[in-house]
Amino acid sequence: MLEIRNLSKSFGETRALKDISVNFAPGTVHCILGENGSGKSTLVKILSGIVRPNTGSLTLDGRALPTGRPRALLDIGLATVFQEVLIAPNRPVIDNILLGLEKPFAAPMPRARRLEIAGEALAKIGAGKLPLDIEAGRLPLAHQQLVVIARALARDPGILVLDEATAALDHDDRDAVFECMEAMAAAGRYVLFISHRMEEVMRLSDRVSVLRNGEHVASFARGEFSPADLLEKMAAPGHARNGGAA
Ligand SMILES: Nc1ncnc2c1ncn2[C@@H]1O[C@H](COP(=O)(O)OP(=O)(O)OP(=O)(O)O)[C@@H](O)[C@H]1O
Repeated sequence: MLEIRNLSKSFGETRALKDISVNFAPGTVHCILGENGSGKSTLVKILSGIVRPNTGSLTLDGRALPTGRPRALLDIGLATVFQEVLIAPNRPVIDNILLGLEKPFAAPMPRARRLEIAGEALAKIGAGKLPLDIEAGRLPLAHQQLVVIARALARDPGILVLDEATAALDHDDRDAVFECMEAMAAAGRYVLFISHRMEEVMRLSDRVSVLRNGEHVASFARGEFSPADLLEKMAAPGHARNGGAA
């Protein structure tokens, strides 16, 4: 079990997260849903180690995880894909996929092995035909994001976190990524998916947690919630949106 306990984070006067506690189970796609500004990205940044919480802890099977240390979290198998397409535009696609996997000062990986890892990672998201040797910056933005997702998959992560990472993709590519997420969960991995798109959340969630204004307001298991339930939880009290009023 991946557990976050009593996480709080403020930026100056803004309380981005207020005492958040959520459990994530292996073998599930767990969606985090919330309006803009509800704290989703802050939570992801804490999970990936690029933001340190003011208070609270992360544990995996009871062991404390290193907060605020992105490299250490990567090394224990937590890979994050952010909404922004984080690519090295002048480097070939294959280098972008293997970025960080090849240790500095270690013997270079043989080309055949590099091709195998990159090819397998792309194939998992139906992108096996992407050219590996052209500069990544020459690909359309949507394909660049596939390269970034493949970079996360190449690490064979035990915990995959996708922060609105499919927003730039076209319909077919998005479907392929969703199928990959479902396959990873079926293989016992943790898959955390951050979104504000209801149809994606309804399709993918084995479990969904709703954030509102920095607070964790509800969690539901598959079959326990409707879009109206989620909209009601997302909306500020007294401002339930269309379909959200109870
Ligand atoms: N580095 C920062 N400095 C100051 N305020 C911040 C910072 N990062 C986030 N915030 C604020 O914290 C709150 C939560 O932001 P966060 O980006 O986590 O929300 P979100 O749910 O991911 O929204 P979005 O969907 O727009 O990305 C917002 O009020 C935001 O303005």
